[in-house]
Amino acid sequence: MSIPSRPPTPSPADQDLEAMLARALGKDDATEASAPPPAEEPVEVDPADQRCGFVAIVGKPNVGKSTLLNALVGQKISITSRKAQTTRHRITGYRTVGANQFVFVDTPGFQTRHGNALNRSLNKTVLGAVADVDLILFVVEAGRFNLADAKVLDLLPKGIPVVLLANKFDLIHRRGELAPWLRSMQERHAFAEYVPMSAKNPRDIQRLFAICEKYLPQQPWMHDPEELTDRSERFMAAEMVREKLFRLTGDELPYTSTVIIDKFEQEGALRRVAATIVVEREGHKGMVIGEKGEKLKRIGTEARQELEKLWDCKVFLELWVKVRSGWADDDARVRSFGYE
Ligand SMILES: Nc1nc2c(ncn2[C@@H]2O[C@H](COP(=O)(O)OP(=O)(O)OP(=O)(O)O)[C@@H](O)[C@H]2O)c(=O)[nH]1
Repeated sequence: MSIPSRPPTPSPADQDLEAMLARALGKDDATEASAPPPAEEPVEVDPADQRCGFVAIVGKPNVGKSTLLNALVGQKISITSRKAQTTRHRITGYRTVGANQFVFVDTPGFQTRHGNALNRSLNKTVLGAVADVDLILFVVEAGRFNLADAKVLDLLPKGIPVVLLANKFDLIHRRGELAPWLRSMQERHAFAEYVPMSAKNPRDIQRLFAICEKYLPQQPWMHDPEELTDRSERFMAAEMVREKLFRLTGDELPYTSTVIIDKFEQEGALRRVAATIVVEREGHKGMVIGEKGEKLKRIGTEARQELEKLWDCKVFLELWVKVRSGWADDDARVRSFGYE
C-alpha cells in the first residue's frame, strides 16, 4: 500500500506510525486467501524461559471481539453473531505458542445507551477485566471511530499499553484511505501499535501473536498448554444455545433473552443437557418456538451439533421456553441468571 503524500520532514511520532503502517500493510495483503502455517504446537520449555501474561480484548459491541478471541485461541469458546451485545460474560481463553502463553480476556461490548441492571453489570465486567492486564487490544472497525468507541477508550486504565486493532480491514476497499484515519487515531491516544487486520484472516492472527508476545512478562505459564478456557462445559452449553437463538431469530428478538441450564449430566461418552430459553414477553415466545416448533427445533439441532464438535461426544439436548418479564431490569434476577 502506498501512503499518501505528507510533509517533507515528518515528526518522530509520524515516523513511528509510518514504520508501523509499513509493517502492518507493507507487503502483506490481508485478504490473501493462502493459509499460513498452523500455529506452533506447545513444546517443552524451561520455566525460566517461559513468558505468560494477560491480554484484554475490549471495544464497543459488534466490532468482532469474540471472533478475534476464537481465532486467537484456535477454538470456538466465545459466541458471535451479527446482533450487538452477544457476549455477556468475561471469557478467558488461553493459547500457548512456543515459549509464550497468552491469557486472553474477552469482554462484553461496553454499553452506553441504556442504564438497566444488565448493562450496569456488563460494564462492571469490562472495567474489572482490564484493570490488571499486561496488554489491551482496543478493537474498532477499520476507518471508523464514533462516540461509543471514544467512551470505551476513555475508560481504559493509564499505564497499560494499548494496541489499536483496526478490525474488518477486509471491508476497506481503498486501503490508501486508511492512513489519514490512522493518523487521526494517533492523535487520540498514544497507542503502542497500530494493527489494521481481519479477525477472519489466519495470517493476520499469526502476525498479531508476534506483535503481542513482547508485552508478556517473563514468568512461568499459569495453565496447562493444552487447556483452552476457564469456562465450564455447562457454561459453553448455555452459550451455544444463546448463539443459535440470536442467529436464528434475527433482529425481532430483543437481546435481553437468555438461556439457563436446568440439567447437565454425563453418562459415559454421552452428555445430557436440559436448558430453558428465558424471554421477556409472551409475544417473544412465539418467535423462539416458530411455526409448529420449527424454530426451536433448529436452535436445538444446531446447538447440539456444535457441542458435539466441541466435546467430541454425543449430546442429548432438551430445550424449553419460559417468560420472565422485566428480568434485565432486576438486579437480583440478573445475578441469579449468572451475571456478576
Ligand atoms: N468482514 C468481517 N466481519 C467480521 C470480522 N470480524 C468479525 N466480523 C463479524 O462482525 C460481527 C460481530 O462479531 P462478534 O465477534 O460477535 O463481535 P463482538 O465485538 O464480540 O460483539 P458483542 O458480543 O456484541 O460485544 C459478526 O457478524 C462477525 O462475523 C472481520 O474481520 N471481517
